[in-house]
Amino acid sequence: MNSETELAPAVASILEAARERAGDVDAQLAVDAQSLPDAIAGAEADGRVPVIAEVKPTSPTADGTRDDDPVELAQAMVDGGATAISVLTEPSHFGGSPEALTRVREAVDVPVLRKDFVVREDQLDVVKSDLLLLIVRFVDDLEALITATRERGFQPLVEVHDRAELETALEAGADIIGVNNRDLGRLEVDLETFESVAPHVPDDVTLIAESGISSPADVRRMREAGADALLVGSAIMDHSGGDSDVTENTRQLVDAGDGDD
Ligand SMILES: O=C(O)c1ccccc1NCC(=O)[C@H](O)[C@H](O)COP(=O)(O)O
Repeated sequence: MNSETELAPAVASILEAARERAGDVDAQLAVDAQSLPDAIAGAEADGRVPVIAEVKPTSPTADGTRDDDPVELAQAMVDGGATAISVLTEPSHFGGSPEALTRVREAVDVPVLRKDFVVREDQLDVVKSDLLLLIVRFVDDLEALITATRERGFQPLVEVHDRAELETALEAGADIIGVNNRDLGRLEVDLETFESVAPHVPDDVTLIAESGISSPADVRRMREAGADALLVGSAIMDHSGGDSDVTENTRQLVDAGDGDD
């Protein structure tokens, strides 16, 4: 693994579970992926802020759990204008599953990201998706895993948290990069993380701002700092109880480009 600073206990536990989770060694998947850059261009063309909305039943930092059907959640997000859907497939800390992703991908007509903590090549073959998250900090040979991801037809979204990780991602050939505002050491979010890394990202990279985006003002701030798209989970899911309207929560962020709060 790629870092010296300590992980939060919850993240260390996530990583341990990820290392133990079996992949599939029998069958190498072949994916016909929908393009995220094309979906982003489509959203821009009709005046929507490109939002990747996340089906995230719970998480170590969530206020609670939402048990809604993942397909209904994803369809509600698309109704609210989401450009793509992210689905957690991590089972033990986020309440996700590969089956949920498969059902969502069959039901929606936008690119779907597999959000998990993939550490080995065999774990790529668990479920088909359009995009697949690789976290620089958790991967030993990033270039090899990016190659293996592309060989199967997935688009790798490579997640970084600082400039050193950005350099690692670029050297490994990443062309879709997410800057995570959540610090995996303390689990705090700080939008300045994206603002400090974004100026060093080449223009031909598709750049995603991840985590901690909770209001139209945050959306505009990340867009002004150079985000091509935003990955949003908690603010759309609203784990705090009740039946928060996922479509409306998505629409508020998608429409943030017009300056209304
Ligand atoms: O969300 C968490 O609590 C979390 C804890 C430990 C490691 C990763 C975690 N989240 C993964 C993510 O990257 C987010 O789900 C995603 O960026 C959306 O973030 P948010 O909008 O803040 O829910």
